[in-house]
Amino acid sequence: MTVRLQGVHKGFVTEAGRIEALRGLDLEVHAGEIYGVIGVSGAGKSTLVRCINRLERPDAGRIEVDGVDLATLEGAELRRVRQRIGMVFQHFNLLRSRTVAGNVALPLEVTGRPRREIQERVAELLEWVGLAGRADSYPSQLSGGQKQRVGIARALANRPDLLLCDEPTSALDPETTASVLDLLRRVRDEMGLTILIITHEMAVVRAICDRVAVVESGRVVEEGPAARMLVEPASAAARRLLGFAEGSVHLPERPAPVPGEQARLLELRFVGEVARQPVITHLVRRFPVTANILGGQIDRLAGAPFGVLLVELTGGESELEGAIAYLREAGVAVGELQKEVGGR
Ligand SMILES: Nc1ncnc2c1ncn2[C@@H]1O[C@H](COP(=O)(O)OP(=O)(O)OP(=O)(O)O)[C@@H](O)[C@H]1O
Repeated sequence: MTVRLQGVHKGFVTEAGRIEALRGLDLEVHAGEIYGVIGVSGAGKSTLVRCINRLERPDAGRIEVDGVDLATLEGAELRRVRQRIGMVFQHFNLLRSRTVAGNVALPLEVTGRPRREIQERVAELLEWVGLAGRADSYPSQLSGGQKQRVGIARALANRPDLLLCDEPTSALDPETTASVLDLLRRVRDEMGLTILIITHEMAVVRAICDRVAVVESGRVVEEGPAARMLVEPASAAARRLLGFAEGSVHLPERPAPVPGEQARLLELRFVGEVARQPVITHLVRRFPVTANILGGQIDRLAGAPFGVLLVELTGGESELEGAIAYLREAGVAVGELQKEVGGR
């Protein structure tokens, strides 16, 4: 299912006055894609999701799913489209009085499926999310990760084409997050759903998103492939959200460079093949500079290695320029940071 938002506006009237939650938001999600929407609290992410499933009606703009403008639909037509959209919530939203099976059955009961069919579908879904043995448990007897698996099974019950996930792993620990993200990836790979996922976690973007939009004050301020965004975000909002060092970093006091030399503090980001290569080793062999690695991590991004290194390069000015140009040519994104020496 494709989703396309054009010029969407949504405001709310509050005691303190009118709040414009969405101010001309544009977005395009392709079929079969896992699309991340990131933004700080209050940016308008939840309102965006609520407009896509028409829990809210936008004040202006178009919201097209598979080319049909949702804003114009009413009654049975709107219900039909909404059935093709599943929702996964941060706090799972399970009914405490119902068993696991009862929770997954709920949307099937609402759409009036026959009892036999409901039983079969629920069993199939619980098997699929790895909870076949827990059908008769109650939500209070499950871990957070298990509750979210029930939430995902429930969202899939009516065989939707689109899954909207609002901070699906924010209430989970890192290990459980990874397994829930694996499950969402399987939902896309094996069932072919399109997934729109709201998150403020870089781990989510890194693990499963194909493309990402950064939302700020009700608008998309940057959009593009997750791999590019994680290496070279263009906007200040994306840099903040994706955990880039802010302008300057505190470092312990160290000897000053010798006269004629300078020290430059660099943040290096690399994705794919270049992350496997000993770029820094090559650099110090080729250029008369020293490299002091101050921190970093090598991770994986959608299966490819992804690294961030904080490095101090010391040497003569032109040698440093040459070394930085060499890094850029090798496919490394180079950001320069200011040093604040001494204690905080
Ligand atoms: N029903 C409502 N009534 C009044 N104001 C609202 C309503 N829903 C959202 N808002 C306001 O709209 C703005 C955007 O809210 P929204 O919940 O969409 O942001 P968000 O990015 O999802 O933030 P969070 O991550 O905190 O949920 C906020 O200023 C919020 O207070």
